[in-house]
Amino acid sequence: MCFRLQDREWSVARLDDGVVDCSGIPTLWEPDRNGSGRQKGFTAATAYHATTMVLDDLGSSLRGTLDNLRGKSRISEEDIQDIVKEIQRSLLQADVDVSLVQELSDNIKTRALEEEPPGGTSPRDWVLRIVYEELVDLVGESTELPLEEQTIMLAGLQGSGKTTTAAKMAWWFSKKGLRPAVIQTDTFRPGAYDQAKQMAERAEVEFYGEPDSDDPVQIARDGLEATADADVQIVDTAGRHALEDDLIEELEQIDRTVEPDHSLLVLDAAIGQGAKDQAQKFDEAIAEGVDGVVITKLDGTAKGGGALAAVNETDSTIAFLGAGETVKDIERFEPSGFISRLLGMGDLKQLTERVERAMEETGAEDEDWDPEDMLEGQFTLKDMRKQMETMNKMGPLDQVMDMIPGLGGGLMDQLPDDAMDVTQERMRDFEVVMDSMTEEELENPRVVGQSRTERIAKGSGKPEERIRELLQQHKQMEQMLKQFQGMGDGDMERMMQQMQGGGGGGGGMGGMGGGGNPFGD
Ligand SMILES: Nc1nc2c(ncn2[C@@H]2O[C@H](COP(=O)(O)OP(=O)(O)OP(=O)(O)O)[C@@H](O)[C@H]2O)c(=O)[nH]1
Repeated sequence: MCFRLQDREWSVARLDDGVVDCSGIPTLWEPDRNGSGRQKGFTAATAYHATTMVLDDLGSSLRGTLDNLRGKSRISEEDIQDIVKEIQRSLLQADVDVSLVQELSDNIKTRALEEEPPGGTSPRDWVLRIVYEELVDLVGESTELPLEEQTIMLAGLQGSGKTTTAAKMAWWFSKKGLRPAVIQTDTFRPGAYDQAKQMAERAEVEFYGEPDSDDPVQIARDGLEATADADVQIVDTAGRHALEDDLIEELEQIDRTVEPDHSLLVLDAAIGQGAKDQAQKFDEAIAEGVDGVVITKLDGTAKGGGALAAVNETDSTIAFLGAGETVKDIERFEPSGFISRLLGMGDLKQLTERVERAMEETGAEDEDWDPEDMLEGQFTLKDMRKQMETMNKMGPLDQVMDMIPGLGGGLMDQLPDDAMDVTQERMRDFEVVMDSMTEEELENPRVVGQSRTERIAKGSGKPEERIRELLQQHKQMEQMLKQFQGMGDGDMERMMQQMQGGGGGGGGMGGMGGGGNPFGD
């Protein structure tokens, strides 16, 4: 695939060995390691620019509408209407119940128009904050599950993932240092016993079941006794439809026998409008009511928005998310990540916080250093160092790239395994080299000739080769910034779209982008 930018053609292709060949794209930290004249690997500079672009916006669907707020001193009803419409579209696509979407929209509108932004906050930032807060309110906080002795009962429709979740949760608790046990009471589905036993073995946790019994209430009673030493007793029940009265009655009996501290409703992420009614029936059958929801199969295409109706109906919260068939494919619910998933974006909150923190720590918010200046004025080694420090503080590059919507997963798979290590090692070397340079050299690296190179090499304890690499990288970076100068957001967006869209010769980079692409749509 090729793309053209300011009279210069760059190409990106996937090589036979699975590595991305970014021929001609100036790389910031990684010079050609093969001596083949090709630059390998995606560039840190590109990640940096993608980061700032993402931070600058919430996602492609909201981009245009939010841009309308730039420079405005007041927000009009029309502005809010446009933003709300975009959010509605994403949430409805993610199966969120219409009435919940409506309620969220009303809240955003009312707050954005009636509440006064705190002094110094731009209308655009204020609206973003309201949108985020209301989304957090919609999905709720995570169900409280203190790490202490407790009994948990799982209920839900057939095939929703209860047995799998029981083993996953047991694994999760065991990793937190507790001793869990799984009690299988499903006498309804042939094979449920074997499946539960196998999964418990995989999770390396205690298991109780009675393969020949047809009395789930008795199994529950026996199981609680047999696993009394366990800290967390997880009782799996048979799947049932809310309209099957006899099965609902059976659940009531198990519930009265177990008297669980927590009853969790397990829901398939693909559940749609039926979630509300089902949740209501389960809530009624359980004495203390449903107090948490587990959403499973989030590794599929469904985003799990339908489950929010169940959460709302039972006045509960989300406890866990399941995203895969193995016992380790479980995570505690966390609002910001789930919101990003619903809206089809990367984890923007985490990314935003990381970048803000990094900026603060490196003084990037100081008046005398603004990353934007790099795009306009002269680019010195000091600028390069600031950028390196910022990137370092954001955490490992691969994690940062994973958080950037559209740049995660697929891209990382295509990089050589050690690409990021090499990059970070080199960044550390560069920092040491820069410590041995004078102010004059940092401000104007062109003055560094052979004799200065020898001096810096001695002072830093690094080979002369490393100093030349640093100067070379600086030069390439400077050239690239010149390319970016005068380039509007639209050009940048088009470039990213092309890179993510794949196609064209050489196999493209089809693994990138996907659902989380904020530049496409
Ligand atoms: N991809 C994926 N599959 C899952 C997940 N959770 C469960 N499954 C699969 O979904 C199917 C049903 O899961 P079970 O755990 O047997 O569901 P259940 O609710 O216990 O089923 P019943 O006992 O019949 O009610 C199995 O094939 C699981 O492997 C998940 O998070 N992701």
